Amino acid sequence: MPAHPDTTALIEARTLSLARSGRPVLDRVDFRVDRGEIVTVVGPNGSGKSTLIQILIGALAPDAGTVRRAPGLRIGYVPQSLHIDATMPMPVGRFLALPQRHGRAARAEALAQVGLQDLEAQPMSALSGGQFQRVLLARALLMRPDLLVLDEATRGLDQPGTAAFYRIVEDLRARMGCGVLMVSHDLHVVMSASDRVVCLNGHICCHGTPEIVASAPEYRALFGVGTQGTLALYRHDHDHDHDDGPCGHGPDAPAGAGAGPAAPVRSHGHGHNRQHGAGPDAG
Ligand SMILES: Nc1ncnc2c1ncn2[C@@H]1O[C@H](COP(=O)(O)OP(=O)(O)OP(=O)(O)O)[C@@H](O)[C@H]1O
Repeated sequence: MPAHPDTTALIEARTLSLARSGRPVLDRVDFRVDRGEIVTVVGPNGSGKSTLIQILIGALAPDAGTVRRAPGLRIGYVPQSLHIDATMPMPVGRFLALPQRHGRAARAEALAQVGLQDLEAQPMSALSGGQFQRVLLARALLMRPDLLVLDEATRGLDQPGTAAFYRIVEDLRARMGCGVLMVSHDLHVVMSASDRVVCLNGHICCHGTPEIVASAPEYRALFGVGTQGTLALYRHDHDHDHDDGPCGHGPDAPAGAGAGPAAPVRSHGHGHNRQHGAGPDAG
């Protein structure tokens, strides 16, 4: 990873390694999120994305490596989904008060921030998928987070719902100045919402800055205006090759398999724009 002044890091991990059932899941992963930055982690199924998130938020201990958090760092975590028993009456307002009590004004403000004002009395079971995920986001906002962490928070949403969700996240970042760490398979959308994209395949395969380079009619035809018709590409810097493509992408590719030496990614001047929309991660 490139050198950064340490003072701006919200969270920084160095040489994280973890094995599960004797198999390496993460291999010497360096990672950081700076204040005000949106970083997205992409990678094939089983590439260690959720494991990395769990370690970063402190829910899981690595076998080796370190995680350093800014002093007093507040993390707001948005999970993929949450099961709530449909037979249990749970209005949105009460859900937001769990597990910590938050005042009515704070709850109303959090709901307004995600565009769901006036939904406090609505039962959670009556929400659409997109509304449900926004409520989870509102709950994370009640933490007044310095860092928002979203682990595939738009899984199951359609393209417009996904795009709308990420626009809210971008807006929150702009207004709150928080850092955002996302895991996503919604490459078309998320690339355009990210400052930096990290491709994980057991190790950091590549990373770079997304660049919106085109406004393709074919893309508009496929995805409508939900993504504002943009085609997002990102710069892809490699220091190694894979048998099965630049990122070793393949469904359930063994973590780290065929990925070459797990060295920190170095740019050595052959960065290229690579369209990821057509890859196996394209959700
Ligand atoms: N509790 C566990 N016990 C054993 N192996 C585990 C456990 N949790 C995860 N793994 C394994 O670790 C690897 C990485 O899992 P992880 O959930 O981090 O991947 P992911 O990139 O988030 O995948 P996906 O995109 O499918 O959500 C997988 O091979 C998975 O089977």
